[in-house]
Amino acid sequence: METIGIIVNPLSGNGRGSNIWREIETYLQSHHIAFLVKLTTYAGEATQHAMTLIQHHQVHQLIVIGGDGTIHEVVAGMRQLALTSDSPCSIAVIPAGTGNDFAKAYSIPTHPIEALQIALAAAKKVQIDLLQATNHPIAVNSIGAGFDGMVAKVTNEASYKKLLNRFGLGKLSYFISILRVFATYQPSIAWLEVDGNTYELPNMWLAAVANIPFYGGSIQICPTASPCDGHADVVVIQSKGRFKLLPVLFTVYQGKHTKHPAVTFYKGKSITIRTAKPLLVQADGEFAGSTPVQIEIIPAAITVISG
Ligand SMILES: Nc1ncnc2c1ncn2[C@@H]1O[C@H](COP(=O)(O)OP(=O)(O)OP(=O)(O)O)[C@@H](O)[C@H]1O
Repeated sequence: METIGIIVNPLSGNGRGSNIWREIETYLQSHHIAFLVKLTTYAGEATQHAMTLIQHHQVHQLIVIGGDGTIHEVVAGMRQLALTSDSPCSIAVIPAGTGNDFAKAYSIPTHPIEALQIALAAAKKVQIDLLQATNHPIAVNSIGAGFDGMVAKVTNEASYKKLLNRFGLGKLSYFISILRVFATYQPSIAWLEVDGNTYELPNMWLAAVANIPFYGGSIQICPTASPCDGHADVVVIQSKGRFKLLPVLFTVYQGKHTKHPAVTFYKGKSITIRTAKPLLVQADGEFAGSTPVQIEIIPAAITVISG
């Protein structure tokens, strides 16, 4: 069996990453499975770890123990190498984060040993598209501007994220942030371009480009999004008044908001979001600058080991 590369964010899920790694290390050692492990010591280091493991240690499979932010960084490293060399490497995940939307989209169990067994068996591999944003990072899950950019920022800075993670309730931190931002958010005019067609969007709350159905800890924002179709799904929410959006707020977790008049969907390969004033942008739940943002789909860009 080939040596596998493992990247651990010990701080993901407020320390869950570290605890899960101890469990996984014991399992690998007791089963005599060869591995090389790299732990992140600062934000952004997972990208470098991925490149080192692929380039210098020739690993063909990376297992990420972390959340969506860590996966986001690892994929950036895989993509950088794929642009310059032919280094086939797949990615598997042992979810240890707060939202774990990537794991949910690829049916990866939350139980660490079960997720590891799926990674080791590598029975089901899928080629997935990526979202490449100009002047912004690459994304695996989604890129959004407006309300969700603000929610990502508020959540990542919130003290309750740490507290709730301690009790295994990390996903609730996104919901609390949604309610906080919802109370004060002011919509604005935006222009969305999808494959050359421009749409004016008055009173835009959010415009999100989705590669998978979920974001923000299992919110089914784009139920029909598929990472394997060579297209991105775009969801736009527009409303003059905030109270009209309450039904959306309470049905979006089940993906039952799709028929609400405030919600519109688009599909395309090349998407631009422009706004009258700069709005915050999130990429895979991490702060990623502000609008304008231009996104291209990179079809079948990386291989994911799914459950
Ligand atoms: N040693 C470290 N010190 C500080 N920050 C780190 C360190 N290692 C990784 N990070 C940063 O932590 C951020 C969050 O990590 P991650 O996404 O894995 O966990 P999470 O926020 O709990 O989960 P999720 O993204 O699923 O909600 C990443 O963007 C990464 O840059």
